[in-house]
Amino acid sequence: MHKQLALYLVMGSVNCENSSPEDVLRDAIAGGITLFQFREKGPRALEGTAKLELGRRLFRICHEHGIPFIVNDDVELMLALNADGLHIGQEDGSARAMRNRIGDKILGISAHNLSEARAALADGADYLGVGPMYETQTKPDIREVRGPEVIREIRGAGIACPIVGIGGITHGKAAPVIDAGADGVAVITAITQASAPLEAARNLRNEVRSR
Ligand SMILES: Nc1nc(C(F)(F)F)ncc1COP(=O)(O)OP(=O)(O)O
Ligand SMILES: [Mg+2]
Repeated sequence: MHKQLALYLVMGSVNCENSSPEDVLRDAIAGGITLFQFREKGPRALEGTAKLELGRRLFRICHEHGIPFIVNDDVELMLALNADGLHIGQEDGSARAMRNRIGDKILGISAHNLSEARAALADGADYLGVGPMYETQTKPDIREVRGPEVIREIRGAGIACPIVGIGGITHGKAAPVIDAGADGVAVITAITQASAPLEAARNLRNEVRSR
């Protein structure tokens, strides 16, 4: 799991204005992403059959390239697609209940501080999504921006589990997240809003590798 977190693209149709989600995903995979999360959320997010069909198309692209496919929030969608895992946050219901629903699939849990990290691991998290690292426009309801320091604090408490940093990470800001002890970085805008998503992914992957 540690290695799989190196460069984690989190995306939905609402994040793709310049080109289709399928084209952004193919470019990002060619650029070297190692994990993908389908996060269909926000004012114009798809719902119902349209959301399921887009998820199915993106899932197929990931599996053609050996990239695991994680679903955000929606455990019913995750089960319907037989996806590789689920990501939930602190407000998405009981992690223990989700673990019972998904069996031994990957379970990622958001954590904003040391106590949430400890609770998430006790509930069976396979990895922690820790953030926000920096200011972000993508998620209007983010918690306080504590930066890479919170990852250093979690590692300093002896927690060695897979950790990915998230929140406002762009090329040049990934290295401090890795130096603080994260196994990788999760991004939305840095790739989906890039004029060249392939190059954006490649630059971020090289920055992570360089630490
Ligand atoms: N979606 C996420 N993915 C990650 C990842 F592991 F990919 F880094 N970390 C954190 C989040 C945030 O999860 P949550 O707090 O529930 O908010 P939302 O459902 O709006 O994303
Ligand atoms: Mg959530």
